[in-house]
Amino acid sequence: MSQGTLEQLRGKLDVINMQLLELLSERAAIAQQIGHEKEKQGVPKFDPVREQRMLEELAARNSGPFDDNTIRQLFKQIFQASLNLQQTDVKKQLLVSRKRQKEDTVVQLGEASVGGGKPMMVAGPCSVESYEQVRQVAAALKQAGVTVMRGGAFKPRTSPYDFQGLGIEGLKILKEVADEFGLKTISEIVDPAHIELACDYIDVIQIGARNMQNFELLKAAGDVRTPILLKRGLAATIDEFLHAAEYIVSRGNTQVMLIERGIRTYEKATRNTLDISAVPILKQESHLPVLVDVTHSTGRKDILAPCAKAALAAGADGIMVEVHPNPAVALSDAAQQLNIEEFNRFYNEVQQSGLFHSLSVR
Ligand SMILES: C=C(O[C@@H]1C=C(C(=O)O)C=C[C@H]1O)C(=O)O
Repeated sequence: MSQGTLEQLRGKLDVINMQLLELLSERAAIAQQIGHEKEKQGVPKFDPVREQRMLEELAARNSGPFDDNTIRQLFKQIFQASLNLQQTDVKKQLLVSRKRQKEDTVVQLGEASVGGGKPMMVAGPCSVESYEQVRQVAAALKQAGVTVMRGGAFKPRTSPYDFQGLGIEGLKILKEVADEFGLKTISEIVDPAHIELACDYIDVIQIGARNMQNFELLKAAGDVRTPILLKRGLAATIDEFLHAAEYIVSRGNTQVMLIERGIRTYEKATRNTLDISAVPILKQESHLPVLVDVTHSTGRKDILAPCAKAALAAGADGIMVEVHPNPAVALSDAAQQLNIEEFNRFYNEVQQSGLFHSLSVR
């Protein structure tokens, strides 16, 4: 083939490209009009039946040289692009995204403004075991100046033979102790049917890592107005994490806090791998407060302080840590909970780092 022929053929393709572009644009404008019409009529934008029919017709009329499947794939791309044009911004940009809301969401928990620029500490036992146990922790937290206490009443345990938590009884203990010491409380709920009831006893409902994609639970959490602490799933990507938060916010509960708790990797030196990069990414991508659970992400007491400092340096709005009056006899997470003295040392070290002051002076 001579150089002249090649140029000539390419010239023809250039002309066809422009014709295709014009046709595609014309088609897209019509799809947009259809989108507006559907909006008015309140019908779904995606119409798989119509798409299927068009694909069949196109394949039937196809006389090559592209095979039928290639034609289907090419046109499916065009349909998808048209559908994207029809989708409103609400669908394309998540409510939890910075694109939708520039200002940080601040969740007020008594004196603590989570996400308001001054990082906060959440501490407490892994599980609520008894009134006395919770009371001892609450007294220590109060003395240390920590105003938000955690404590698990419903425990999603790996083994069904492990302590499963005190259930509603545990929530009642939390409330009684919190009222006595003027603390705010966080506890995990695992059953959508318990969400409303939980609002009577606790100040923040935690959705645990294992339930991050329990969509019925997320929907129930979105239907109440109690703040939610959403833990990142053990193998969840940041995108999946944000979509899980979207389930809650899209149903009207805007008081959502995200918490990184380590992800599962091949590393055995820590229980999970603390994904510190998730903190600045979540802060960039979303306006929701971001906390870091240093206990579950590391599973070891000796590196809690440096990990907490790293989290704060990366922009975390708060740290969560487990404290038990006597970790050796704890019914869950015995090896990784701090005793009260260790907690005080940990908290002092983190505070002395200067990272606990408001963001403006960090
Ligand atoms: C344009 C429409 O909306 C969407 C896009 C289609 C397309 O680009 O052809 C087809 C079906 C719908 O998923 C339509 O319903 O006709």
